[in-house]
Amino acid sequence: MTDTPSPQSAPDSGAPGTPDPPALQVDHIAKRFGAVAALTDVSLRLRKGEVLGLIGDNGAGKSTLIKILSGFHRPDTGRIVVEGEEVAIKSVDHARSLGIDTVYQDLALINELTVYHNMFLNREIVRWPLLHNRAMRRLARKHLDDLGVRIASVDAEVAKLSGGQRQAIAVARSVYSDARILLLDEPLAAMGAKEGALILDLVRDLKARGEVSIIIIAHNYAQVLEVCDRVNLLQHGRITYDKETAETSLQELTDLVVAEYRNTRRGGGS
Ligand SMILES: Nc1ncnc2c1ncn2[C@@H]1O[C@H](COP(=O)(O)OP(=O)(O)OP(=O)(O)O)[C@@H](O)[C@H]1O
Repeated sequence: MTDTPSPQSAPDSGAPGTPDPPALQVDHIAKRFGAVAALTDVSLRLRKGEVLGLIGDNGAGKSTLIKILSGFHRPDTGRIVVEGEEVAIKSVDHARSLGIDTVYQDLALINELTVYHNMFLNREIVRWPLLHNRAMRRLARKHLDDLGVRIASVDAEVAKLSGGQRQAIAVARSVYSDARILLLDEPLAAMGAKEGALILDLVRDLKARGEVSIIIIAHNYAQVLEVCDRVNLLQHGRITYDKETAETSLQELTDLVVAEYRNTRRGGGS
């Protein structure tokens, strides 16, 4: 039932006559927390402009992988290659400087601030000695419009917006900060159909622009199939399934998870 990706060797070089290197390549990453082996041997590739769906049961290691890529954790072993260059990601700021940005469920927005202040958080435009509010307001409006994010006013307090709108602002902020690899950790969790559709539209729009490559963690496989080009399943700290969306189906993904559940109940698994 599993399609384990073959071990990956040298990154694609990107030299003349060869294909562009992937946006991101992860080879044989392992990570333990004391006695817990969160990741045992993870290899994956994210092509340029691709949307990759990362699925897996609770505790499979999805968040740990995202936290390693976002510079929050260091892997014990393995390597990470960003646009053809091997990197040792030392911190969240370092990941950002490499063009990797993460939008977590809690979004890191400040509810009491306006939409435009949140869009420019830690990157405020200053016309010494004051914040250049007019410029930030104008640019925030332009950028949200460019991405098709509908927010009535950039002067609105973020607390007054819906979950979907807040998620869209967090994604727009990452894209605006020049992220080339966007990691979305359960962007659709706890969202109704209308709100989820807003985010799926935004991801489709980003895909059409082709400027960012995206990994989405999601538990709703129908939504994964709607926007992702490819799906990877993480089980017990390894990628055990890697298929193009066009070659899989909701039934196949559901069967995988049911089989995993049965296996775990029988005491199998890791
Ligand atoms: N900081 C930590 N300290 C100790 N154990 C951890 C830590 N972070 C994760 N783990 C453990 O590593 C394993 C993988 O956790 P992780 O959160 O990556 O899984 P997940 O696939 O994201 O799960 P979920 O879908 O429930 O969020 C789990 O057994 C978890 O308890």
